[in-house]
Amino acid sequence: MTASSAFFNSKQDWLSHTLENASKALPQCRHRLPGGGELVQLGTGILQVSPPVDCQNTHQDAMMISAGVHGNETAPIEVLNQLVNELRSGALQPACPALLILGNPQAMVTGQRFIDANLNRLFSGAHRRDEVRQTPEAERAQQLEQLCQTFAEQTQARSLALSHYDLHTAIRSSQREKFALYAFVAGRQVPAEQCAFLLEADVHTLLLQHKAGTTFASFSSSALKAQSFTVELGQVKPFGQNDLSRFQGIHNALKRRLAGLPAPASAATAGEPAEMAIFQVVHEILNSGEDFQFHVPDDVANFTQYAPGTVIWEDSHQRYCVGERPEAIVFPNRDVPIGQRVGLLVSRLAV
Ligand SMILES: O=C(O)CCC(=O)N[C@@H](CCC(=O)O)C(=O)O
Ligand SMILES: [Zn+2]
Repeated sequence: MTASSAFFNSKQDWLSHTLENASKALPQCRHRLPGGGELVQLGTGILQVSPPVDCQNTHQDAMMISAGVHGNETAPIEVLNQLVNELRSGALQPACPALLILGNPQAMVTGQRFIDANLNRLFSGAHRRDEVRQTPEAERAQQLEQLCQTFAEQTQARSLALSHYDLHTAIRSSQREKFALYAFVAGRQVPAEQCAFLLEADVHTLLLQHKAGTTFASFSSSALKAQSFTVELGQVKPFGQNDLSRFQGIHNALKRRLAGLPAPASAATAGEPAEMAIFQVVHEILNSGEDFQFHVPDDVANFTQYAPGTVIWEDSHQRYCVGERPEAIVFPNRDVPIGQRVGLLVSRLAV
């Protein structure tokens, strides 16, 4: 295969090229951008954006932007593909080094959350566990960890601050349509400029994770020292059924960052705590085994509140009831393997 045929061409966009080659290991190849700089294909669905060498990176930052870690969460994939189209046409001239990732191309082809194992539980080395060995997701997690590690080393060598935005859509509807989860690192506080960026992207709710885990964002924050967020942008829909006008906020905010432009004037005050509703995790519900019973109905929306005393789950040993203050449910999903998360109970922080 020649370098040019391995790279998407003028008639094909990044997304269709990735879907077509989902099961292949594409070789590294380069594509010059019209205004300078280049796109480097590091693997299937993985592009490194390199600004022109003489470009002033006034913000001194770099980004990893991922989508499609769950293959059926299509809107953020389409947003990322739009950004690549704009880079290729010259409508977007890059000033910020970036790694753009379509997480699980094989699951994107089949329209599933995952093929054999949930990719977003396989980072921080969890891909080495026996029960996921040789699954497509374990191989992908290992590849992504390696490429992200190399990218992070390059950014550290240039003293660039690294941000990671892992873009998702949720299974359930949500009382708060867009929300971000801030990956846990002990002692860390959310920087005001990250809050301002999320608000610029129309994300007005932030959930502080309570412990490190095996998600992509947790890996990038713990192992690569990035400022990392899993960003939930709406509800899961198949390709072609998304109303992309609802994703304009994240598109415009990422485009602005990639172009190295200053934050809009409105963002100057937007980092104020009052603008962002901040929640913390009170309890993580885990599937404890065969006698586990989850009392939250399947059709409940994210952030639905439960009154003190409500029984949320029980098994033969214990029962969890809401504490003295109301608690809201996020990511309820009874259909997970034993030991995995069934949902989070969260409460709003007083400002
Ligand atoms: O709607 C759902 O139940 C899941 C949506 C989703 O994929 N969320 C991420 C959140 C990652 C985190 O907890 O930081 C996931 O479950 O992987
Ligand atoms: Zn997801």
